[in-house]
Amino acid sequence: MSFDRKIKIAPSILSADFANFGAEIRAIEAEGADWVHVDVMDGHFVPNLTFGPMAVKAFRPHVKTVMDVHLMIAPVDPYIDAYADAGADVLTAHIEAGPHIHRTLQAIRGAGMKAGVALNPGTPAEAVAHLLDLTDLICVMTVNPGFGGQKFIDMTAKIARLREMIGDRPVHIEIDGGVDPKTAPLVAQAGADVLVAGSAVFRGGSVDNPGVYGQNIREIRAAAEGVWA
Ligand SMILES: O=C(CO)[C@@H](O)[C@H](O)COP(=O)(O)O
Repeated sequence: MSFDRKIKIAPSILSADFANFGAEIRAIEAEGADWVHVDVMDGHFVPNLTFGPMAVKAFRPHVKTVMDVHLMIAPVDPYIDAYADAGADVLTAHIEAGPHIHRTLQAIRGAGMKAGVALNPGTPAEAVAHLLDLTDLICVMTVNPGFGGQKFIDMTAKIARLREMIGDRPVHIEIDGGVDPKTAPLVAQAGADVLVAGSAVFRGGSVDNPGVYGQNIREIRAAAEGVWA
């Protein structure tokens, strides 16, 4: 997985057909997804439950791009090896999941994955000041985590501050929650390069009508890239 700061669209399969993950993943990749975003929720750290490492391992053969696994679970450390074994390329833990995020990020890298740290809307950019050399990705939540389809919360000042703090380090800024063609330019302008989008990608399409996914992905990408035009 090489590093670049081009805009990457990462559809969240939380908005896919849960009876048809393999076909959904193949469809979004064929339609232009750069990464595949997998939301793991435990019904404890967040008030919703999705899938665990066995399901993520079953997704792996279908993902030809980058499998970006976002853990909304606490604790994280007992499960790091299971997600490495499941084939995650990027594994992101929440700073709020505690208790020792520094150790968690070291363990994720130690298990051979890229390490991500996620920040809830209420957590300031400065919380990652001492983690910048241990992380490959900072995920800025623009909704309170747990559900797809929520309204975007403006975190552009936090994104800009993080971009400044990151400097020349090869660290992605990922945005998660309420990303669509209207909000994508705001976060791209502020310095984000990975845009997670669930409802805005899957809305209106299906594996039988995947062209809609392609159209939705192209609209988000064009809106984000438009800020540099
Ligand atoms: O992690 C989460 C929610 O907790 C996200 O990945 C959402 O799944 C994004 O969904 P949309 O806001 O794009 O519908």
